[in-house]
Amino acid sequence: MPLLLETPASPVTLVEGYVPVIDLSSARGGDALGRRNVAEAIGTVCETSGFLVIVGHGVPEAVIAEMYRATKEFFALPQPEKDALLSDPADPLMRGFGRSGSLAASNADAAVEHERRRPDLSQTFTYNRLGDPGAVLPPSADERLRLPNKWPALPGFEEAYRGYYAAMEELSVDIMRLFALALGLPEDWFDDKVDQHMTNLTTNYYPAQPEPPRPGQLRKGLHSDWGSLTVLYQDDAPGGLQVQGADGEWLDVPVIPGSFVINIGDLMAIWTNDKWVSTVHRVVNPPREAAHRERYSMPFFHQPNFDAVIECIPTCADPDRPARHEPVLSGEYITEKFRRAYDL
Ligand SMILES: O=C(O)CCC(=O)C(=O)O
Ligand SMILES: [Fe+2]
Repeated sequence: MPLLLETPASPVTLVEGYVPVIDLSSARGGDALGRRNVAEAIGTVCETSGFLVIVGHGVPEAVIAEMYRATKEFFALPQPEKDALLSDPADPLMRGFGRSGSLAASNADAAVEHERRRPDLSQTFTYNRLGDPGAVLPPSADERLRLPNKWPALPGFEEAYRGYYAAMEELSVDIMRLFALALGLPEDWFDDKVDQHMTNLTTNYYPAQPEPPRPGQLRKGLHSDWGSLTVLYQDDAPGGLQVQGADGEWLDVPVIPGSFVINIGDLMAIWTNDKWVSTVHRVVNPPREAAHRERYSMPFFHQPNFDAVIECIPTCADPDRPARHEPVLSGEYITEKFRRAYDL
């Protein structure tokens, strides 16, 4: 665990590093100078690792604790009860109890069949607001995006997920506003591109590993995330999240009580013309002496509106750095990634 700096370089950066710890409280308070300072610190990180840990985020501890409790209770159900909520194979967003798959198969350069033969050693549960009545989608969108969510009959479960989702929505919109400031854009630049967002809240359960995994098989294989940003709550069990460093080495992402890990996804890299990086990460297996330990994590995969056109932001191109990517539609990008990862 890195030491807190006595004289931090920036008052908002509490711990320096490839994955620094940044205090959002001065930005969440709304003061313009505070917001600029935090935005600047975040912008610098997004140019190097694209991964940071945030504290002072304002999400009540009780909301997180209740979500974590509900998640543990769900994954502890007997397998047939989880299987009864198995995601519809026609669901492009895999709501409910997830199908087995491989995040590594989603990478652009993946050997897809090879990766699928060594699926991730994890179970998932997913909720997406598009399954709720009244969600707005353009007429061109696949109707199956509206498939209803599946809920276990556990007291408080749906309420916990909805409460946590609402808190994550609010936090993500604010982080997108800080991103806009960091990119020299009007603060509300992203607002109308995420106001009908199609975010998956997916909880990950990593079971104990009584038998050693097969060679090359991980809790989650190496991958980048797909959307605009990920807000992740992780517990401190061994066999955790690692991010790839600038020289290809693997670095543990620090676990700090009450914090969230933020990382940007592929769409933000496309938006910023690769000025910001969607860094590869993975979840490793626990060492054999800790193989009995389970782990849980709760990522909120913030994903812009289905019809948001993701193309180079004007402030991110100049004659020496013309646009590097073809424009993509947010909704098409994520459904293609799901198809690859989960063979949907
Ligand atoms: O479990 C974690 O810490 C991260 C999981 C992850 O990277 C993902 O689900 O995309
Ligand atoms: Fe990820």
